[in-house]
Amino acid sequence: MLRALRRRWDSYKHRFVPWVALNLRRKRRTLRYVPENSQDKIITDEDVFATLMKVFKALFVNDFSRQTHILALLPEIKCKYLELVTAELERSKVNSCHHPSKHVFSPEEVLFNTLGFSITRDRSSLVSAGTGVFVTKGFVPKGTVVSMYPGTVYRKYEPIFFQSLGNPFIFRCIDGVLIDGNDKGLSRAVYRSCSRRDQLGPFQMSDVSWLTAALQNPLAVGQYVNNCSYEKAANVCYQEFDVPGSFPVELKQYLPNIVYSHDIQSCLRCVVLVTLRDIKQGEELFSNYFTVVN
Ligand SMILES: C[S@@+](CC[C@H](N)C(=O)[O-])C[C@H]1O[C@@H](n2cnc3c(N)ncnc32)[C@H](O)[C@@H]1O
Repeated sequence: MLRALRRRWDSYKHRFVPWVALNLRRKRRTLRYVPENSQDKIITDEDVFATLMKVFKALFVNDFSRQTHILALLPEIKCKYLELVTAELERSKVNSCHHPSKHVFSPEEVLFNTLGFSITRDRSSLVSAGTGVFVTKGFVPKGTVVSMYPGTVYRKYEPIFFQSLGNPFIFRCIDGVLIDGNDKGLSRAVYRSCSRRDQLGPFQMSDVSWLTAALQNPLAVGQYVNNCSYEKAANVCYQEFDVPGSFPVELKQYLPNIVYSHDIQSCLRCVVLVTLRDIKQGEELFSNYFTVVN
């Protein structure tokens, strides 16, 4: 029986991301070739880390009044952000002299104020491609982290069979790690359950808001980026990023990924989308689903 199950699994795994399997022959000319694993990265890990820190810190400061449970437990975190909070308060006072109370921005506004653009999900410009992701405001220069691919992270050989049935949101990393970015059904339940499992008192180790319409991390929409075509060339590409152990605990609440099983100590895998060229307001993001690493 075990052998039969194994055979079934072996034949099934080739159908991950079924759309890719169905379209591979037809879309041969939109393949992205990467000579070696090491050459897959468009920007350095340090740049990815710096961008995430910048956005997450800004989100945390904007959200400061709602972080009382964390600040009460670790007052040193308050000292760490006091300067940023004071600067933000001063800015609000200057901008609204009649209402000197601190203005709380939406996460999209925080992203715009921090990186100079905002992104959102909307109906794709491609017929019958469903939802896509657009730059709604501002300008994104080439080589910028523009989005993140949220979801549950499965290492090789971790069970994903049932979650993968008819699921077009399973992203395969170069080393075989899979990220399930589906915000519905079993995938959604698994993510929520893993997230609750890893919560340490008031410290959330991941963001669950990407499963809802009210995103806490506005970058976490990368799973909705559509594949490029002959008419619409890829303007972003996926880049893997392992979150270092030193990542500030108070900012982990904005990470839209969680490991399926945490019995083995390893870094959390994230995938970010990096721009391949300058992108203007109103443009849709397109990636290349077919990356071939030689
Ligand atoms: C990861 S999802 C992307 C989000 C999807 N557009 C949605 O609304 O859920 C992948 C699916 O999007 C659709 N898709 C992506 N790129 C496409 C394209 N260039 N043309 C048609 N459909 C596309 C396919 O149905 C594919 O299985």
